[in-house]
Amino acid sequence: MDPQLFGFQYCPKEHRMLLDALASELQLVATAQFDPLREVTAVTHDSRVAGPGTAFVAVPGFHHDGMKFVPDAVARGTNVVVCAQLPAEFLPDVTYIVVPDVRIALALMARILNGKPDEQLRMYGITGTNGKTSTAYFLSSILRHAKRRVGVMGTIGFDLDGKIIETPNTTPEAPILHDLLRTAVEGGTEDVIMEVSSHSLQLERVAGMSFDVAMFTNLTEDHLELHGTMEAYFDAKRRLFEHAAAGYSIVDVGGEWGARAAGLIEATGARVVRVGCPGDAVDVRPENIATDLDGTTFDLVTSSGTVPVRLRALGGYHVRNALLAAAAAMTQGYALETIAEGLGEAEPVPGRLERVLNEDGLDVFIDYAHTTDALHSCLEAVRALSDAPITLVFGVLGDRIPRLRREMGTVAAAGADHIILTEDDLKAGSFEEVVADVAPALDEAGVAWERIDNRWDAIAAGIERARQGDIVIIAGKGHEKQLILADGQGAIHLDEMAAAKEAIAGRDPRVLDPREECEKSRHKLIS
Ligand SMILES: CC(=O)N[C@H]1[C@@H](OP(=O)(O)OP(=O)(O)OC[C@H]2O[C@@H](n3ccc(=O)[nH]c3=O)[C@H](O)[C@@H]2O)O[C@H](CO)[C@@H](O)[C@@H]1O[C@H](C)C(=O)N[C@@H](C)C(=O)N[C@H](CCC(=O)O)C(=O)O
Ligand SMILES: Nc1ncnc2c1ncn2[C@@H]1O[C@H](COP(=O)(O)OP(=O)(O)OP(=O)(O)O)[C@@H](O)[C@H]1O
Repeated sequence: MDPQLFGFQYCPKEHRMLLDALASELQLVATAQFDPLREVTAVTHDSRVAGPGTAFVAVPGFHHDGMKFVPDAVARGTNVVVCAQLPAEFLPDVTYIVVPDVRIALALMARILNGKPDEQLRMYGITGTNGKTSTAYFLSSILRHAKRRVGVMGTIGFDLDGKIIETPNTTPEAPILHDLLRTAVEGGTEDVIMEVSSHSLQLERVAGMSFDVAMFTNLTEDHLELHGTMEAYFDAKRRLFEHAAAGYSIVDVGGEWGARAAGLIEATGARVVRVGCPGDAVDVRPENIATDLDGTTFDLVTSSGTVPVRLRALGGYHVRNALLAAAAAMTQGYALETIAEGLGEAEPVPGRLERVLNEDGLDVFIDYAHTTDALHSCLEAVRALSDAPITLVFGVLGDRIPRLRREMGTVAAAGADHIILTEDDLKAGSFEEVVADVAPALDEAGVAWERIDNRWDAIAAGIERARQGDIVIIAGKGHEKQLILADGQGAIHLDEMAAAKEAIAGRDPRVLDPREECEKSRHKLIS
């Protein structure tokens, strides 16, 4: 087994179980060469990490049918195969088990073989298009303030009390997920906060798990390449709440989809906490929001009382995320004062309207906005802070459909005074295609813009041309440290905080007008 296959050290631990006992937890359609006394120590969906004692689950993937990797798994020592249908010929000494849904079987087996770690932890699950990481961040600050030992799994990996274990996905495949949760249990973790992606719900990575609290941030267009329609995307997200039927569901009802989700969950008899906007008739809402460059204050108004909160994070969207975190903590019995103190202790969320501190009098922010709604929220949040001209350095993911690329352009043009269009992760697309879709939206809006392909140069140019008091927003990559090139070309290291600081340090002190500069270089290819 190559433990580096997943891009991180994945070494499944050994947990012994007789096949008979394991199979009794699955729905069996058929078996062949069944040996009930066979010992199973681990399960995997990837033949490359199979070994003696590992059951191999043949998953029909987007590119390959896992059945074609059965011989590879068997060659590495596997003697139990779980599949969707029996093959025409059986390999000698291999037990075959047919189940109705292999992905569900994979998740159930991984959970059982790891001792159902979710049952030994207080589990908080967060789903939604935007705000999952930030909400997790706020909630972890509250729980840590209450002296709980907390793990946070999501876009940034698995943070176990400050030690980050890299993960291949936001919500990893079940064998990795349960292995990590078991590690957390063994290390004394009490609470785990998990970002639960729509991919993971659709692909049954969390099947069988139970959550004490499930949270819904919002839903806007994203990931339709997998889900097809917004209805299907919504339906995938909504499934998280089936895993919290006995717990609490916290829903931001500020948007159309949230309100719908809350209604549907309530109809199942589950307990729902509605989080909303100032003035709303909901269970948890903010009042008296005030924000400046040092942070955001608001009153947290709940059915159990009101408490003032001060966040070090900037921007209105963080109020929504903090409210969800507060509501989640309330369901678990934490006092409002503890919640307010915990939120107050939260460091600014890395890459989510994160300020690049400097002595040049520039307000430079890094934000992870890479969807239209996120970009809108980001620009709106910054506009609420200041009337100064905004230079926006941004790109669009190459695998976004043309309509979404255009919409990103429209949102950018509506919120910024000067735009530098640059590369973001390209993956299946090319930057030429991105520019072809975004440029007409920028031109139509009449905003001053230019194209600088190289993202470092774009950041440097945005900062170089800014005058004292101006605002520069670098949107798209946030905390991430790499830029993914077009398919097959790999990725390159990119630390936007470092790039911005370097640009500020080397900045020409001459005062330049970004709009004049832009007129001069309009549509000019710089890189
Ligand atoms: C689109 C998607 O979700 N793809 C997932 C899918 O890959 P696939 O269907 O293409 O796999 P495949 O290559 O066809 O292979 C089929 C099966 O054969 C196995 N195999 C393959 C090769 C081999 O030698 N031996 C072997 O056994 C594979 O492990 C797989 O089980 O099945 C694989 C395992 O079964 C996943 O690891 C893979 O996630 C990849 C890593 C991925 O990037 N997923 C992303 C899109 C994702 O999940 N993202 C969400 C968050 C998104 C967001 O919110 O931004 C996430 O939770 O991270
Ligand atoms: N509640 C919100 N409503 C709208 N936009 C938001 C909200 N919270 C965050 N954002 C925007 O989304 C960006 C990403 O935030 P965050 O990482 O918390 O979300 P996420 O759901 O974890 O994203 P991803 O799934 O892409 O990792 C932020 O930088 C900000 O621009």
